[in-house]
Amino acid sequence: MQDIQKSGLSLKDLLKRSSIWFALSVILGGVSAICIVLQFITLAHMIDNLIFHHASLDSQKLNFFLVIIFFLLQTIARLASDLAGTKAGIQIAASLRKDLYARLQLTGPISYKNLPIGEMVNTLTEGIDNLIPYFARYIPSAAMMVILPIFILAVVVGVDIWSFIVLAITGPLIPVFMAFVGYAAQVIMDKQWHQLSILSGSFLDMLKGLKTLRLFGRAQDSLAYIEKLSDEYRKTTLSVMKVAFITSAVLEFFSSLSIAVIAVIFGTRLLAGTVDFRSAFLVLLLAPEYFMPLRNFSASYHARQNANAAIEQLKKIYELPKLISRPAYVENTNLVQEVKLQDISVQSVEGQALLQQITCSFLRDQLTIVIGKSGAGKTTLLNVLLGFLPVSCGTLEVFNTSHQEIKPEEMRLAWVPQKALMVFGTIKDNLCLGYEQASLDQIKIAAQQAGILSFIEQLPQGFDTHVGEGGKQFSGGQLRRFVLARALLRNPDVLILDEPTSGLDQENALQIIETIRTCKQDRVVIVATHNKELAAQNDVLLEIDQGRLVNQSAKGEV
Ligand SMILES: Nc1ncnc2c1ncn2[C@@H]1O[C@H](COP(=O)(O)OP(=O)(O)OP(=O)(O)O)[C@@H](O)[C@H]1O
Repeated sequence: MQDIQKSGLSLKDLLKRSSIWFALSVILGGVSAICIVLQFITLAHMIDNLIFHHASLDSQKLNFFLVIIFFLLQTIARLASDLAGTKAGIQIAASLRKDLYARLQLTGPISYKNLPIGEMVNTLTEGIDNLIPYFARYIPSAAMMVILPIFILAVVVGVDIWSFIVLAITGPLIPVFMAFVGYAAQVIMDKQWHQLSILSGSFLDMLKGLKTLRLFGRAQDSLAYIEKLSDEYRKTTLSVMKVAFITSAVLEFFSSLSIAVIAVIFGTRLLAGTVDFRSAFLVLLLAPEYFMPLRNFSASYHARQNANAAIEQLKKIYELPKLISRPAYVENTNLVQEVKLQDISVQSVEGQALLQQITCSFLRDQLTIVIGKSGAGKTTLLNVLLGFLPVSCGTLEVFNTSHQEIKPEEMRLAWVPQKALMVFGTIKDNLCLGYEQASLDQIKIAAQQAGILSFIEQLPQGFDTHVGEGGKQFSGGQLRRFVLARALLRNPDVLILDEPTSGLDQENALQIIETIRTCKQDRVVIVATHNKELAAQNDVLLEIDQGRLVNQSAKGEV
């Protein structure tokens, strides 16, 4: 397991996101450490004066107040240190989450398709939450583990050399022991994380495929499988807890043993009269405090392991390739004259060739139709044009109407995908997704062109109808027309459509074909289709076979 410090998401970078709260947490921890030691020195002094030097209660008033003040100060400082640490942890987690969402957007829908969805959801939710205790508890307790024991040792060395030796020898045993236990625990925690990812992924798949499972009478089998996964996860969780219990028992044993050894040494020396009460009492008060940060550190050690497991998952998202980011609607775009692909090849993550040496041009005022058998590579080609897929070699060049080269992200693109995406909101919200400022008249024209206006107007709430989750209440054909209207409303320079007529009846398909034929004016229109009537409308016909461009013709015959 790679350490959190060595990963691309370095500890230093993450700490910087909340450096002020961190510094505050460590400083306040240090203040509380000083107050504890001062409190015990004053207490030992006061009790020794009262019992062994027969001092009056009145003469110890100042010491008494000091003890109370140091006690209050150390309690407040410790509380404030915890709060600052937690604040730092939460702040880092929030900024990391924001970063990861931005990263996923930059990556585009194709690259993260290869990451199991259950694992990704886990990473973005529990994975990031697992980092909070690491920053809130582990790091501050690691700092305290250095500050407080050294401070106590410095005080004890001036009081009693034997106690100093016992504390100096037994203290480091605890972190050394934890390192051994931690190594074994990390393996179990990685296993637990892996099982949780499989469990959530399988559960999600089962929910999505429930209709099919029920139809084939396999819902019960699927439930049994989920039950088996849950049971394995439960067992691993119990193992993790077992390790945690054993660890804390051994920790208690070590620290209690060390305190007992010191107590015995002082007891015998007190009886022999070779040590005074004040020193003995002070060392016995300080000994548990000496072990406390070591115990806290060791107890929060599992936070480090959880964080390590999470960071491995986070790295997978960070390592996804970055693609171009597009601006929202821009009023005055460079009008696109030509989109040119030169020797484009694309490989899958596994190294399989998806497209090979594609060279072609897509021109303004022309309808380019891409045909080919199912699985030939048509959608892959459209994904390259959309900037969703990184190319392994070749270039994508875009020229404006003044024949100057412009950046691909400067094209105003619109896309009608095979699977229509509807976002939570009204029909109007969905249509205006690519052009928020659209007027109702513009929306109606786009809906009319996409052949969906009369359907929308018949709905009781018209354009204000809520689409529900993923637009489930609409048919596949209706969704497709919503998405086409959305694309047309954006008034794109380049319009890309993937199977725009699939799922439509003959009448609607013909209307969409007519819309596509007429909307090519002043823009580049590219359509992948199996529909012969639509393909026959081509100005340029491209045929793809097994990832290669096998035929390219003007007004090609289908
Ligand atoms: N991201 C990816 N990783 C691995 N393989 C991929 C990826 N995208 C596409 N493929 C594979 O590339 C091939 C072409 O897929 P593509 O979706 O481009 O076909 P298509 O011509 O659009 O087919 P259809 O007409 O059925 O939609 C398929 O074998 C597909 O499994």
